[in-house]
Amino acid sequence: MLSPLKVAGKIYWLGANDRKKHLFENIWPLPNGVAYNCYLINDEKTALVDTIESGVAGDFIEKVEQLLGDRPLDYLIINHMELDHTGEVKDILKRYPNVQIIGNSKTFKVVEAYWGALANLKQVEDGDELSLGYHKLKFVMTPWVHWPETMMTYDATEQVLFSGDAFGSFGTLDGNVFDDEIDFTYYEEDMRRYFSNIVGKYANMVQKAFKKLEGVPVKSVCPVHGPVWRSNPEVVLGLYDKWSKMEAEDGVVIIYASMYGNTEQVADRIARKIAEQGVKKIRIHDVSKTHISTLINEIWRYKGVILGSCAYNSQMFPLLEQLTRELEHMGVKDRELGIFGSYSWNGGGVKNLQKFQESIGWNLVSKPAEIYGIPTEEKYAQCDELAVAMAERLK
Ligand SMILES: Cc1cc2nc3c(=O)[nH]c(=O)nc-3n(C[C@H](O)[C@H](O)[C@H](O)COP(=O)(O)O)c2cc1C
Repeated sequence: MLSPLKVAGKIYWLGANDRKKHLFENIWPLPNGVAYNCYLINDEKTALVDTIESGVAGDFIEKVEQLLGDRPLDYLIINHMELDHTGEVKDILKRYPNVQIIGNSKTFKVVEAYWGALANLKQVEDGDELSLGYHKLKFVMTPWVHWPETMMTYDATEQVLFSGDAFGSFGTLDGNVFDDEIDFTYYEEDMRRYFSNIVGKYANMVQKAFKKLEGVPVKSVCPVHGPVWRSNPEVVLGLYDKWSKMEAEDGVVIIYASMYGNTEQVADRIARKIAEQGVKKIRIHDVSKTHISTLINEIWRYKGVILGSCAYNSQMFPLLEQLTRELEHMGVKDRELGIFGSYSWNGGGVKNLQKFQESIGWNLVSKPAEIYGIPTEEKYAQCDELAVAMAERLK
């Protein structure tokens, strides 16, 4: 028999891993899977904080029963209504029909939309408290991290923050669940990709949540995905703070769209010229090959972004257009931008990348470099100018 996985006090982890799913939200790749975390507080009064996605763990209810024994479940706290955390609610209600569901007014609107009018709802407001005996809970409304109804639950006794999607990560928990057990290097990339793909659009709301929690001592952070931070939550809090402020590393990502190789050659030329200026962090991606999830992640990581497109039916290349639309939608800020392209008659790539620049408001490092036909040493002069200007901005 394995020992229960204790976070602190009477709080236990009750999550499950999903290694089958290929795409999170049916769009974002999961090469390392994903974990769904929820937590059981086995106090004088008992409470389950969120559940997991339906069908991921066949033995979820048995695990709750194992921890509770023959005691009832008094409360089910819904911090976030999204279905990957409420997949087991119906089974919980079946097994514990007297459980009180805790949420806010916005939560209950969605609850009703999915499961009809339920009895035993306990509506809480920002700052409301609930004593379970040893653990004293407080509810903190953190709307739009990342749905309108999202809230966090703070346990003042052990200073544990149940944070919902905030401070989460992709990647399964392979035996090691807690930050003091894992090798974080394994998760860092997955965590940034989770942030940039899922939470990034609401970066300003993450900052608002930070402001709201200012001065609140936090010893453990319990998100609904990824490692559970019971020893050094500063690591995850620090990273989320940096990313949600859109702070980036002094490096550059070059993303190009090319059908016949001319635009690709320009990308390589620009990269080499930047390297000659002493910049070490340079990454090049072909927009047709690298998934948009990774491209967004790279743009969130680096301060310098260079986008290049061949002209395509008077537009930029469709996949690059999709990326730029997604970036506008996410509202990524404070990047240094270089633009280049290639064309055979009236252009279209560079022209539309310029429109993107105007709309997103990033700093253009130099005049766009646009190559007519095959790139030659003479035509490369404008690309070299762009490269040197970008390197300057990164120093
Ligand atoms: C389907 C298609 C559409 C194109 N549309 C345009 C266009 O609207 N304007 C233009 O100047 N060139 C257009 N071109 C020409 C390419 O943009 C040009 O050959 C460019 O140099 C190709 O770059 P690449 O070698 O990186 O693919 C088009 C080419 C193709 C195959």
